[in-house]
Amino acid sequence: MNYNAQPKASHFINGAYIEDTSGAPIKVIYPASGEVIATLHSATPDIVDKALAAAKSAQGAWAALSGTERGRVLRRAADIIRERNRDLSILETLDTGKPLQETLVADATSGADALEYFGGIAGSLTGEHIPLSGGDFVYTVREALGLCVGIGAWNYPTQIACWKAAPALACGNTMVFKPSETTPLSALKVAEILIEAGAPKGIFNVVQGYGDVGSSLVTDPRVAKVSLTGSVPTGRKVYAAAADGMKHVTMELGGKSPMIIFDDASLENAVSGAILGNFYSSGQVCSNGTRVFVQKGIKEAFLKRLSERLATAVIGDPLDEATSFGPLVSENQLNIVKGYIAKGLNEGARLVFGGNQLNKLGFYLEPTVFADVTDGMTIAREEIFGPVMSVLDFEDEVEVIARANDTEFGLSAGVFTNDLTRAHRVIGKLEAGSCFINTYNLAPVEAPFGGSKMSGVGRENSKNAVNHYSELRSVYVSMNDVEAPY
Ligand SMILES: NC(=O)c1ccc[n+]([C@@H]2O[C@H](COP(=O)([O-])OP(=O)(O)OC[C@H]3O[C@@H](n4cnc5c(N)ncnc54)[C@H](O)[C@@H]3O)[C@@H](O)[C@H]2O)c1
Ligand SMILES: C[N+](C)(C)CCCC=O
Repeated sequence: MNYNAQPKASHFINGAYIEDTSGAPIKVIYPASGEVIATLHSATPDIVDKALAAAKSAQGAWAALSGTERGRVLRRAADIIRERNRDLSILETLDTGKPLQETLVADATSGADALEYFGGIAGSLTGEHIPLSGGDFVYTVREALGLCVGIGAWNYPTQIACWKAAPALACGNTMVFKPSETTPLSALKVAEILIEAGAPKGIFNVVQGYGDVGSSLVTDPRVAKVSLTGSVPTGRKVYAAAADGMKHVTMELGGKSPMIIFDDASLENAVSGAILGNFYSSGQVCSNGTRVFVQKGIKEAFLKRLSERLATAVIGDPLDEATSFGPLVSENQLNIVKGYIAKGLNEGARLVFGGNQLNKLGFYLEPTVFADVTDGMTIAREEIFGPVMSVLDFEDEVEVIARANDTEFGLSAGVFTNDLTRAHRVIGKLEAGSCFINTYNLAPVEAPFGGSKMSGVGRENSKNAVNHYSELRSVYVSMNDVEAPY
């Protein structure tokens, strides 16, 4: 097939596409075939400056609108995204390789949810009145931070752009967004749609580029806040650079999350949760529960049923809606994941399912399950970011909580049990920001999403995100004479 996903130009600044072919080329490769479907260019310093200048100059007027007026633009953009969901989903599939079956329900629609939610609350983002003795009072004003930078990973390009843009814009900020160089296409569509929805020019700008472009955005003195979705090593660098300029940050980073399945759990639900938490998006999900602790009593039944269900996965053309499991995003990611599978075998884990690259064009790898994994094995300690599940045995609750927490990461955690008091007791002791009981990986916009420990700082989505894109000014008002000591 010859797919052409070439956008009008690489960047979107001040309400229009703009190109500068002197920037390094960025080739967009369709993961299901390996063919180049578009060529873009990394932003030059001049392009970066244009984007930052546009966002800086648009911010005052955008913040001066009422929240209701800003919210109206976001909600219109959400409506347009929903109307064009199929086209946007096809583009997301071409960019990422994720099956259309998934992108139709989890990408543009999730972006629309964020724009609708934050558009809906924009008019109610207010301060408060704090009465004091003698009639004095303090009032607080919720104010935008200013110019925000968003930097994205490649697994959820549309969702990440919208999860950052929606709260930022609702609070009166403007944004320069840099997508991942691996998946640069769909953020441009979000920028286009915002303009169509009536957004003033310059409030949401997209520049393409590699890490050096991200770094130049983070260190620019005009920038007040940086929100990164990416790996822990990148997060460390970006957080440190932002700290130098005392900038606000949100860090949505990696994970190695535990999923604990007690032997009284519904086997079918636990298997479904393990599938959702390991193989959706071919395992390229930050919050995946890749350390699956299964209580010894149900271990073999769990592995048997899991293998039966995995055998029914439809692996193939991601644009065919019957396909439920697509390729990995890139050859590089395929090789990284194959390297981890080799390590699992070398370190003595038992391969229960999959493990092989498919003998076809594209970056396809079978869903892979290792059993008898022990805590010290590399596949149990490092984020793989691919379709590799590690099943670990456990005997009792105290033991499994300690082992689940024995990681530098703290993004997510899940518990499957029919004992509700145990479910709440255990989940309360797991060191993670986004937790699940008897399900896994659901992330509605109404709920905060984000990690603890090395998995990040701050939360996306929910009312809480407003705190990360605004700050409070407090004004003390005296109703009395001023007393001074001399
Ligand atoms: N917690 C979450 O919400 C979440 C969601 C998706 C992905 N992730 C994580 O992202 C990782 C996979 O994505 P990835 O491979 O694109 O991550 P990555 O860290 O390699 O890159 C993320 C982004 O940072 C940019 N970047 C790289 N170096 C930079 C620098 N020095 N300064 C500024 N920007 C820089 C990249 O160009 C890219 O846009 C995984 O670890 C995954 O867990 C986390
Ligand atoms: C919505 N999910 C599936 C939990 C993905 C969140 C972003 C992490 O990769």
